[in-house]
Amino acid sequence: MSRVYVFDHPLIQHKLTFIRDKNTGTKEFRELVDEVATLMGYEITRDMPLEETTIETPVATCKSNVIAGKKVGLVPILRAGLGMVDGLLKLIPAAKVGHVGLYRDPETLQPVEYYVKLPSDVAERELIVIDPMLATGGSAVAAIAALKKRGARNLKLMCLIAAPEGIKMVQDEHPDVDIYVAAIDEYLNDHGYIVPGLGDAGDRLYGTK
Ligand SMILES: O=P(O)(O)OC[C@H]1O[C@H](OP(=O)(O)OP(=O)(O)O)[C@H](O)[C@@H]1O
Ligand SMILES: O=c1cc[nH]c(=O)[nH]1
Ligand SMILES: [Mg+2]
Repeated sequence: MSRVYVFDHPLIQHKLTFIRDKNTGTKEFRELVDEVATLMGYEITRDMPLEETTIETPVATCKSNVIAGKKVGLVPILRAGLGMVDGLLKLIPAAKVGHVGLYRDPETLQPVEYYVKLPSDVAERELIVIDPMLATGGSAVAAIAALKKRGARNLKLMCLIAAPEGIKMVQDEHPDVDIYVAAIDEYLNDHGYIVPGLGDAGDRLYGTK
């Protein structure tokens, strides 16, 4: 069974409140999602291994730590996942970025895949799959399956808001993938929207409603 981590840092929770607020406009929404992605990136990289190197300071020679050359890949689920990419790249600028294009059919709530483009060395990378919303879980499960089909073995899932239903589906289908979120909300409504949630993440990011 995979683990679920809720990032309860006060700055993340504060910004999430304004992301949820229906009176927050597109520009501010996009900026806040970007900022929260950076803050979540700080937390999700906590287990990155370090290795010792030797440097010269202006005063003396010393041993000091650097990130041990672990390769990271970011994989946003299009479209809404794109809103969290730059925030993570600020912390992990060398990460390669793959893309999985999926939309959720509004009638059936089933994910429809329309695009996959990944770094060629996907099997050697630790991949962070990114999507603001984990609702039924169908999109995340399909995206992770698409990555595993292409050789990915080491995956994490990072979302802003998850519904209990989505967490359960990911844990059932991909028990090897830990889940990192800023909040776990109450339930899904009849249209598959997270309650209270934030509405449609893609539409709020890109002003398409
Ligand atoms: O867990 P699920 O029930 O699958 O729902 C979550 C998915 O729905 C949203 O994408 P959407 O289909 O609206 O596409 P978009 O990002 O292009 O707006 C969201 O960004 C997730 O990808
Ligand atoms: O609440 C939800 C559910 C799916 N997709 C969204 O953007 N929001
Ligand atoms: Mg959408």
